[in-house]
Amino acid sequence: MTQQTQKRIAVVSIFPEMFSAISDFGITGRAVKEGRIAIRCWNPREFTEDRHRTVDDRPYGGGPGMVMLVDPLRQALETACEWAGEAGGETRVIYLSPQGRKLEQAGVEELAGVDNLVLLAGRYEGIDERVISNWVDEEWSIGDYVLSGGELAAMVLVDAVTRLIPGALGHAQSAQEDSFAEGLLDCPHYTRPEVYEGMRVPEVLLSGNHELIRRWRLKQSLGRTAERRPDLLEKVELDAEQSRLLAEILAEKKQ
Ligand SMILES: CC(C)(C)c1cccc(C(=O)NCC2(NC(=O)c3cccc4nocc34)CCCC2)c1
Repeated sequence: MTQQTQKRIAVVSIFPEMFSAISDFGITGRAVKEGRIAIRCWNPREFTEDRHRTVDDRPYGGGPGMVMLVDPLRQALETACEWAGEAGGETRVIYLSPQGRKLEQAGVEELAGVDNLVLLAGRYEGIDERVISNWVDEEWSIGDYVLSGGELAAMVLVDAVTRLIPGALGHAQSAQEDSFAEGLLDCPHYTRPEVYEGMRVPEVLLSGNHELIRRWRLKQSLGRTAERRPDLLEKVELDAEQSRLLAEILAEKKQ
């Protein structure tokens, strides 16, 4: 492991087994193996005192569904914070929630700068508000759709943040990362075979002319971003070459 401190990521969830999806696979799995991050889960059910290990109850004021009880969550959060804080530096408690700040790459970069994270995933209709007002620092949302729990959102956040840890991407991907980081949509990708059921790979990619290939890819990214996500294009500072290529592709689209 190269960097000095290890980023500790504590998770509070009633489904801890779900998190093997990030701890056991891919770039996040390797980051755990290489000690760049440590992921540890606490289940509020371990902090209940009743025979049925109850973590939820009916909502005051009536209404459908159940609400997660404050005490098991509070105890799990405090235990998780203690572990996360042992690594030193700042620890931030985040509740993944539809009411949260929308997670986009700029926010991911902010969170990557926090030493340790405690991620709280809700289930049922949500959690007792007193958990949020007393033990949560920030609420973040991965998007505007109804989910069954916050666990997948927590894993999305961990994946995006882990990719920004120096060395986590290894050599192969870091070049790719630059293009993603520019904020443009990706260009088309091709690999063998050169012809598949009569469908050919664009000649330029077979030309070996790396400058032409770079320009083709940039033009494709610009064109796709203009076509499919003009909102993203608004956020990107285009340099002279990019502006020219975009003008070219828009003129071609008009023909
Ligand atoms: C957004 C909108 C459609 C308007 C809406 C309004 C009201 C509730 C819900 C909803 O999904 N409630 C259920 C829960 N959702 C999430 O945890 C969750 C959902 C989405 C993005 C997230 N990012 O992090 C956690 C997220 C909350 C408690 C258990 C799961 C969704």
